[in-house]
Amino acid sequence: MDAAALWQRYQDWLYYNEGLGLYLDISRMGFDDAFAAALKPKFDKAFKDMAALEAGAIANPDENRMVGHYWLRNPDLAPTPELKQEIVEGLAQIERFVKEVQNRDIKPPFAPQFTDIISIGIGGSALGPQFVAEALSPDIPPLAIHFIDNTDPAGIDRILNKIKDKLASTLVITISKSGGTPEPRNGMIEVQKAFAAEKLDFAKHAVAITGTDSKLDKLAKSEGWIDSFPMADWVGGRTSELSAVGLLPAALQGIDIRAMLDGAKVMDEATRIPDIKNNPAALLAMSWYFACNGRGEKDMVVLPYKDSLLLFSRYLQQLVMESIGKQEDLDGNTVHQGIAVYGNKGSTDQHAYVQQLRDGVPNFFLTFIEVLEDRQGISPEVETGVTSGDYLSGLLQGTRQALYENHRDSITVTIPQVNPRTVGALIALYERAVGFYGSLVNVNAYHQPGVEAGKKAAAAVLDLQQRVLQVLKDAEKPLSVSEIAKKAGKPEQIETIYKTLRHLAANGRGVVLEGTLGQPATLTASYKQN
Ligand SMILES: O=P(O)(O)OC[C@H]1O[C@H](O)[C@H](O)[C@@H](O)[C@@H]1O
Repeated sequence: MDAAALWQRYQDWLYYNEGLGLYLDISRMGFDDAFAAALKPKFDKAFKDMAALEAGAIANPDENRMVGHYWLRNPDLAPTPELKQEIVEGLAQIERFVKEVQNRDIKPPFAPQFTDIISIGIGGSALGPQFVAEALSPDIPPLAIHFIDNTDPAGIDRILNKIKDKLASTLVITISKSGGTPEPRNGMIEVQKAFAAEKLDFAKHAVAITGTDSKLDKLAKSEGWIDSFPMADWVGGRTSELSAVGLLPAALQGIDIRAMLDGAKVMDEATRIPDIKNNPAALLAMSWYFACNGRGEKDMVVLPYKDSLLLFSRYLQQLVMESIGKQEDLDGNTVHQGIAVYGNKGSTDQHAYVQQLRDGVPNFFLTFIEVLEDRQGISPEVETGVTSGDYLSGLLQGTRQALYENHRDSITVTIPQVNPRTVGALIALYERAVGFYGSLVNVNAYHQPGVEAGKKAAAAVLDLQQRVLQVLKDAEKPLSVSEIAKKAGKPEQIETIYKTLRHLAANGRGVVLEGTLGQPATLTASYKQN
């Protein structure tokens, strides 16, 4: 396409949202008008599905649940007065709590005020808060946040060592929608023990964000934690950033949560318009459908050219992949859908893997996130007439062009500034695009049945570990791995048993291995009480 035609195409497809100052450019995706026209019937259905979802339909049929994250930013949309009340009261509870922490009406027993937060949660109960903290937390926040988002003992130590001297002024927020996920439970127990070791009353430092009457909610209430913030059944983990999950930690860091909600609301309004060309989420979903051939054939690389948006791709990874990555469609056909998402930031990644994107296997499409404002205030020049920000902008444009010349498609989302409104809007934009895309490819975008398989298998491994330890404790002499497997009644699990023994031996858990480590068949194991 010559320069004039390309410029025309750019203008023809450019979307601009006046209220947000947000642009979306899909001109460098290789679809044509016929493609867009052919998708119209699918989009008509997607718009209808979305309207029904917003009106309170059971949009997550497998779990028999409504999907209500859009109501969070406009409670008037909630399908019943009770639900509206729940949302309004939820926000009021958050704001009340934050005010009381700021006023020191809520304060720790042995310090004048809270200075730090440990946020414990995983998946949807971590990724949004992490993304928003990185994007929006002030350089010197009123409360500094630290995340425990795994059951890695060394990772937990790292956080605890970092704030060892500040435990007395640390607020612990444990976030788990189900209230039963093992990783945050383990993190919470370890943090609780760290408080006990310092003779601090954990309950006076702890709040929960969880489903009403979940295990965690019951624990928080029975132990007298400071507060428990309810998480609605109709908000999925990966779309919970604008519920208490994201709003409470954000507000405690001094982030304007009303502005985040407002940005999302404006975007929700824009993405409610049932016309592809005037709906940025539909334009995104259409572009994904084109790139992926409706079958996940290409990966989505997300490159924000702004350090503070570093975690956006990680956040989107869950939002997109857990929503779209499905074995079956809504009619029960095996489809193995999905779109892989990765990325960090530009221009940093240009000095890493962008080489492959330009020249290597063309199995991706790129999304540039551009921020117009370089920094607050005037930039110094690094060369005559040129600032660091000019470089960043030039590198983005140059990469977009170099990729296009080599037939690599890209989308560009441009925001005026990274602020609570635009971050709220970006979250809402992608939530809606994922919902539309789910409809286009006919999958339930709101459940995650595949995650359960790994969880069940992990529980079985821990069960087996108990049996193995019992076998060793009962044994009178060292046993080979196959003898242990037999005695545990699980000969078919010999490899898992071997790996469990190796792990226990490496961690001072009483298991002693003898033999040649690289040759499992030569090994014997015994148990020695520590
Ligand atoms: O918030 P929780 O119930 O602890 O769940 C945390 C995460 O774990 C699960 O495995 C799901 O796959 C995620 O969608 C969820 O966000």
